[in-house]
Amino acid sequence: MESSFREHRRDLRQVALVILDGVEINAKNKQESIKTGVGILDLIENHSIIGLAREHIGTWAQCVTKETAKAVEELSFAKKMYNLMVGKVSNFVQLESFIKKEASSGNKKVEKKIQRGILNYSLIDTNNNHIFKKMSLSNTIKRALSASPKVLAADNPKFYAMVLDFTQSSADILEKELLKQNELKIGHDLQMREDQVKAMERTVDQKKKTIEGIFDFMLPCKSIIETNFRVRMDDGSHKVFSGYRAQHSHHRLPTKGGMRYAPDVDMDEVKALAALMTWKCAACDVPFGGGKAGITLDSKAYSVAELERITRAFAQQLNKHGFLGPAVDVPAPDMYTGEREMAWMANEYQRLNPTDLNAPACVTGKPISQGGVHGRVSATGRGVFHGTDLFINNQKYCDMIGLTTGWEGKTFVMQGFGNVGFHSARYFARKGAKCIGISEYNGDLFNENGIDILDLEDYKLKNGGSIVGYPGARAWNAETEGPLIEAECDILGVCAKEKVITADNAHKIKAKILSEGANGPITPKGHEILVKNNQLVIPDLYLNAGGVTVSYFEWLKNLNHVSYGRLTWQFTEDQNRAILGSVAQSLAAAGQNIPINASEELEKSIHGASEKDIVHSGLAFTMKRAGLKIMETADEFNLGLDVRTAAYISSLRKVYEVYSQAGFN
Ligand SMILES: NC(=O)C1=CN([C@@H]2O[C@H](COP(=O)(O)OP(=O)(O)OC[C@H]3O[C@@H](n4cnc5c(N)ncnc54)[C@H](O)[C@@H]3O)[C@@H](O)[C@H]2O)C=CC1
Ligand SMILES: O=C(O)CCC(=O)C(=O)O
Repeated sequence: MESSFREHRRDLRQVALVILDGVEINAKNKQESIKTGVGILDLIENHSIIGLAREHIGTWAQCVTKETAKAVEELSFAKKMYNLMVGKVSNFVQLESFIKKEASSGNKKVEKKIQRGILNYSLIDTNNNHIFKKMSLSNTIKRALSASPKVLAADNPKFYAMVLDFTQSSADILEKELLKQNELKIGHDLQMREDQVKAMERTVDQKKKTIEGIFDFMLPCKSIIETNFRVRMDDGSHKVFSGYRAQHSHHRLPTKGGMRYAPDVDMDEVKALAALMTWKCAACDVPFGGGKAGITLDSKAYSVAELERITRAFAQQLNKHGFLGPAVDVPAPDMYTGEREMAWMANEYQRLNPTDLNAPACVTGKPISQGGVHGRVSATGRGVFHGTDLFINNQKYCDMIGLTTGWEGKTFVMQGFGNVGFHSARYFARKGAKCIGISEYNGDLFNENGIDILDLEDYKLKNGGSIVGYPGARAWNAETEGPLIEAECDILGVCAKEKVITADNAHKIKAKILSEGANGPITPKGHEILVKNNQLVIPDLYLNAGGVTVSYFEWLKNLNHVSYGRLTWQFTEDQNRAILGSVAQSLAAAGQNIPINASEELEKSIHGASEKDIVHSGLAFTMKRAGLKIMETADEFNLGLDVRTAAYISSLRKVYEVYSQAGFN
């Protein structure tokens, strides 16, 4: 896809946002409508979503009917949008070539065509005087087109479109390179006869088609399920929940990825996260395809018993539809889920599949008593540390961003103090960096002399899960001091949620290194600004892969039916003690009666490696190897500080190879 086309799509989205902004409707409806406008444009521009248009709009309508007073009208509006869209989408090829052609023509013409496009999408409801009632559309469009960037809408891409954007631009680079290498083959042997050249040309042509076919196939999500299931509440009433699981890629099985509970979870979000999982697993050579699940709910609003019933009901649905099982699809913890939810899922799966010997491997992130592995809880944060450690100790990258190497004396701010944020902060601090700020959803803390991470975690646990009021730091006033993530520091850990750094605030971020512990915390436009400003973004698809890496170890443990180290532990200790004894004996034979004792350090590890040792060293090795590969790719493609593109290329190349060598006919 040419970059002009991508730019053009952004223009379309911005204009749509401003149009909807000009509509006189109440604030909540306006919010919903803006979402719809953007959603519709995304649907049209997104090839892979065509078959899912109906479900997507249905979900949107459902959400609106639940949340706004104008429920019925909104629903009929959504249906009309859907009908219009299906009409357009069946014509997508023409629409795309039309936009592409116009994007490369003169500016004025492009604007007119944008206007016409927007009119097509926006006027559909003028007949029944609904949303666009009091608006002069053409004036609004004029205003939109002449608006200064400040007036234009916020940078808020749909999550899946955002991941596709990152993937597509990296895929373009790699695909071009592979096609170039393919072409080169013909020119190689000048001694070839004409018929040989022709045969070679045919081979090259076929290979070109295969390369293009693989790239077209690699990007979109392969299977997605939406399930609306019923659960009994504690008061005897029944409630319907929407759950999703996306399997992005089946190039390796099972598919793997977390499960989150959040009020704004939808299909777009799980698709985006599943796609990220594919590239993440590939980055770290974890042999899984990408998957992700979510249930649209606010977990704080339900009792533990209700959450258990919801989780079990969801597991039943996934099991029924082939989206759960050790060989097919293996969930894990993500936002607002943890060991507890994983235990319920594993238990439910085992109940439904009593003869499956490998049943515990149907989810990872379980408690140890249920077949979990030591070190999974802290694994993602540990991986964030290892990845950041690799870059912060690399002279070349530190020179590029004007920072000295090493942790000592560095300051950091952490956004998100949940599983990933807490453990990342713990390891950063352990290495000598000073945590000066912690940002949470309900309040921020600041202490220029440093915040004690373990003490804060203690406080949080005793304080109902909130960091607010912690006595070891002062409350940061975002209203007067600005958002904490924009504060002066060396490293910013973005470990809370997606889309927190966008074109609207990227230029205000002062940290030299941004560690993406969360999935998708920076939008494509935000990323572009940071790279231009010589800031180093260590990207999610590499940096937070520690979780899935250790999940892989847990899955292997479950398939092996034995914990790491159990078979070698005693043997190694006996052998080590025998070596010490043998040295003492030899000395004695030579007349030297010197007792040979293990040093304190050797005594600590005289037995074989424990499960924890194996998991920790396996994770450290994985993060280092993957990071070095990404650095090598950045050099190969001359990408400078754009480590994200390097990581995507590195992953795309690995997935491409799997398809290519498996046979793609
Ligand atoms: N748990 C895991 O193993 C992995 C998690 N991730 C990603 O890391 C991110 C965080 O996940 P977890 O730590 O597991 O979730 P979590 O639920 O344990 O922690 C998230 C924390 O972020 C806070 N938060 C939410 N919105 C915020 C905001 N606007 N500003 C500041 N803080 C905010 C929450 O209050 C919570 O404390 C997510 O994007 C997740 O997908 C990525 C890889 C693995
Ligand atoms: O441990 C896993 O399988 C997945 C972790 C996850 O959801 C993620 O990396 O985003």
